[in-house]
Amino acid sequence: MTGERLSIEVSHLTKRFDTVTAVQDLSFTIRPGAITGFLGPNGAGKTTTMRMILGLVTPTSGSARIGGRRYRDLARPSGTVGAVFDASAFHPGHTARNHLRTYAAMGGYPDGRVEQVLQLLDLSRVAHRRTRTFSTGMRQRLNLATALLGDPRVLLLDEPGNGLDPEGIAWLRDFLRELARQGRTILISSHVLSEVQQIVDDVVVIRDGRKVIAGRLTELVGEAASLEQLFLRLTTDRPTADRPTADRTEGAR
Ligand SMILES: Nc1ncnc2c1ncn2[C@@H]1O[C@H](COP(=O)(O)OP(=O)(O)OP(=O)(O)O)[C@@H](O)[C@H]1O
Repeated sequence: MTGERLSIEVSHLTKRFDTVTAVQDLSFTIRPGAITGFLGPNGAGKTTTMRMILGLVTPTSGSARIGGRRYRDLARPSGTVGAVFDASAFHPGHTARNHLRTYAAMGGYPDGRVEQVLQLLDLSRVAHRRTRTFSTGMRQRLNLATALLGDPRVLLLDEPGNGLDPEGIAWLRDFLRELARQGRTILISSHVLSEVQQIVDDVVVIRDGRKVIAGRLTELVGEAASLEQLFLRLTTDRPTADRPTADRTEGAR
């Protein structure tokens, strides 16, 4: 295994948009070498948190650090963190190869890297096709290819399993597992729990911008029949304030 092992540390992070508190005093640590699922109902604050980790949204208070540094203080931000947010954000008239070349140019990566990620994601055969002809599975692969252009040690993926069939989910699991085995840090958001259960090692569950639970999936689900049951119990039973917060993530605060 080579390469840096970088944790993501979120510490007392809060974000208010006018009257809406999207994220409130949120703290957790994401360890390298594992896949962590970032879970919560619609509007829980997942995207806002991920955007704060990437420095795209300024926190009202608190901090998010990658390997001890804020995103903007990283020496090679796009080479350290690969992120994908919107699965449909491709220009429909661009080919997959042109899409990747545009992003490679922005990141300062050579065109040869485009061919490498096309191969890695098994997209070489369709690289000449316009992205409007792509299936959901191909779009998700192209998303991953885009995120991997800079060979980042940290990956932030918003709903990477969205729309994938069981075969696609199995492929995604194996692909992300290999990246985690290389010591990379992988955070994936999702609300499709049956999918997540097959893919992740750790979970962080939030609701109304606050942490509900965090820890190793096997330990947490051991107390419930399934991740889905645990999730429903934790996110719908009672108001968050009444509920004790468990946290068993290694090094989590
Ligand atoms: N730019 C913004 N201005 C005002 N409110 C915002 C803004 N961005 C997010 N919010 C609000 O913050 C809350 C959290 O939103 P966020 O998108 O982070 O949740 P999420 O967990 O990613 O949801 P989903 O699963 O639906 O994508 C929501 O109430 C949302 O309406």
